[in-house]
Amino acid sequence: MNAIVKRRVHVAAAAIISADKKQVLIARRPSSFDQGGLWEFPGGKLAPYETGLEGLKRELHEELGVEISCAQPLIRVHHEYPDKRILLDVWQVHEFAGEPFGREGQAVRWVPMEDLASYPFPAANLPILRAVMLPTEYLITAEEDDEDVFIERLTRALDKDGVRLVQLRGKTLSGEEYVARARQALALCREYGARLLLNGEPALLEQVDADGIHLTSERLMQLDQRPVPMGKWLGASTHNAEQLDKAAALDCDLVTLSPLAPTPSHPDAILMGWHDFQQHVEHAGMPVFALGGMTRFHANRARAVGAQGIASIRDFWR
Ligand SMILES: Nc1nc2c([nH]c(=O)n2[C@@H]2O[C@H](COP(=O)(O)OP(=O)(O)OP(=O)(O)O)[C@@H](O)[C@H]2O)c(=O)[nH]1
Ligand SMILES: [Mg+2]
Repeated sequence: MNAIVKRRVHVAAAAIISADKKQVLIARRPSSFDQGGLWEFPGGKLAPYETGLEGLKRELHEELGVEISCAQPLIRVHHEYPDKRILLDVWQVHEFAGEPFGREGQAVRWVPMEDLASYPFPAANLPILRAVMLPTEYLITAEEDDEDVFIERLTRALDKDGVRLVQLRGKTLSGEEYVARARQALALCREYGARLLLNGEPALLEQVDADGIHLTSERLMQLDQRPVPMGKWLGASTHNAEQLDKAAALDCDLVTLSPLAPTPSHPDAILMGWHDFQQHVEHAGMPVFALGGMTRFHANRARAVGAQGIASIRDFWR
């Protein structure tokens, strides 16, 4: 079909999260529908006059019989299907009234977060699954020569701040020291149910069975295919559109995008500003963490412009 005549469809959908935050509600598209038999996040096409949130409220009432009063933006994904271009405008819903059921005869199921990836979803949904599974805060560890201080601070962040995604940076450590540190960090992260990404070469995963790798922007630009298998997480540091495109081409699961504000580690960096950040995020098609001078106080602002949340060293490393 000629690209020029493709329909544009704006869809609002919800990741409805259970009160214990461990499960998410999905529905199966009836077999007579477009993409029938696949699972999806409940929602549907906006009417021309509706905002995303208005359309979401109406769709959740029509499809599930639940009433929502508020929702937080989670991720926006632009995807091209053979017959249409869709914008999936996905929201996270924590509070609702009523017991959800399939009002249109569709199967509806609460599934544990960790099982989500085993359900077949439409092609556009991969970044959404990633966004649902990831937290809003990403801790990057500081350079720390003293092992005891490292353990103490990481434990504090996992325990007191509830951090569930950690990147182990250790540029000043030798290769051997880094591996030893990574093993300690992994044991701690496992204890708290947190994911650990190693900042370094993908081959490190053969020595330490962490949850994935976080690539520097420099390393990212040298690669031409995804360097870790699908079961592992792949993150990358990005600073501009070219690097974001590369991250998308490598099918990264998440990126950091920086710098938003000056930091002691990068005092002279040219800052991005929220407007440019928002434009980059809109087209990233994957979860993006705002980085550079971010604290948890910035998390809501970052979310409001489409980010997954914030990444920080200083805010968590105390
Ligand atoms: N609701 C929903 N739609 C999705 C998801 N992923 C995805 O690709 N889509 C696509 O987005 C479009 C949503 O349309 P829909 O069929 O839900 O629309 P609707 O509820 O307004 O139904 P209707 O058009 O039959 O009245 C479909 O083409 C569907 O395949 C998803 O996770 N949730
Ligand atoms: Mg629908």
